[in-house]
Amino acid sequence: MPIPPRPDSTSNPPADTSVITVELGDRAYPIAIKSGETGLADPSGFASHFLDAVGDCTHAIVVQDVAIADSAGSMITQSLKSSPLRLSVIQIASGETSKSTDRIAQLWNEMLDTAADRRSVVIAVGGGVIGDLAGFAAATFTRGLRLVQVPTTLLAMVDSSVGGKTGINLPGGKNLVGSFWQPHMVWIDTDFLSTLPEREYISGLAEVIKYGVIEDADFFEYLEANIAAILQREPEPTRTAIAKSCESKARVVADDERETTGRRAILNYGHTFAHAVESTAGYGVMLHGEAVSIGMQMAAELSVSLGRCDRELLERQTALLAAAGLPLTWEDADVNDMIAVMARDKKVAHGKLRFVLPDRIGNVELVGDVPADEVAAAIRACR
Ligand SMILES: O=C(O)C(=O)C[C@@H](O)[C@H](O)[C@H](O)COP(=O)(O)O
Repeated sequence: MPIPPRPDSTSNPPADTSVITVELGDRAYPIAIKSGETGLADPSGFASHFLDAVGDCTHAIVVQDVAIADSAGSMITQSLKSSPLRLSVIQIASGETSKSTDRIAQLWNEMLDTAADRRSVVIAVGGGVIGDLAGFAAATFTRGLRLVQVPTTLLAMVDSSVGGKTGINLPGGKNLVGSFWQPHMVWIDTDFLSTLPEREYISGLAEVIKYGVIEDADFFEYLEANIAAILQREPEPTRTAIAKSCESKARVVADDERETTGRRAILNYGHTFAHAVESTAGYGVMLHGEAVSIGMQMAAELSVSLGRCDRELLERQTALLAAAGLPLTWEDADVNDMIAVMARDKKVAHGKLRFVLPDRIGNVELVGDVPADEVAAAIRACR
């Protein structure tokens, strides 16, 4: 690996910033959560923390969603203008369709045009699409550049920016080409949420609720009690929801970074169905979190019908997802098309589908040998 050891970047966070460390030995990194009131008006917190985290870089390539170029993107570039780094900016169109083979090829060439080399650092500023695409570009350009994730959507803050999964879609399936490439830092500024469209914000809540179901029953109860305040984006409960989600993800990733033991697969709860929903609906028609919400409902239905959990679990999950304003059903679901897509899921082993299924709130298991007619029934139950 061409990248030098990471400096200790967790020792001196700015006063309004808390830090969660993803414990990965010599590739450990901080998730810095800034929730001070200064926010966009005080970008300096980013630059100093960033320089501590990335070490001896000489060039920063900001890869940003064009939709936030004048807000978060501009805050990051302004912040870096006083640094010694040469700065380049690359714009990416919003939406899932940017996670394509065409766009990654174009991005590699745009990076070449900036004269990127191994002392360049890629800064991904945007939602999950930008993080996955820019992260994959960082992982592959000259066999690996340093990466910093600056998520600007709730979904990216609580999920996709953490844990090092990067990649693009193929027409035949979501995230089928990619790599594990851990960032040097994740910088979460909760102020970015103030301008996030409502639909995007709600979409992110699906991944937040997921953590409660898969490994933290207390957090699930907290969400049940506070979902209205979180929907209103009240600072304290929103910050707690983000921090708890990141702690949960950091724990799971530290246990099984590359999804080899099966532990990390729990983060895929609802995703086997969700990816099939997104891919058969057409990328970008449904937001990822919306598909995850429907996928979690299908997975819980499946678990109930297999006798793995009580109907009460499904009812509590349904109530919380509904209270968050998330969709629970998809009337256009085509059972055969979805099952065909699911056959290419990355959890398939020896040609057999495996599903992450709950047995109680706060615990899920990876289950193989699920009869196809039960899967079909779970999809139908959510139409
Ligand atoms: O980080 C993980 O591991 C996850 O599974 C988190 C998921 O929420 C996320 O959508 C992930 O990108 C899905 O990965 P995939 O490999 O199943 O496509």
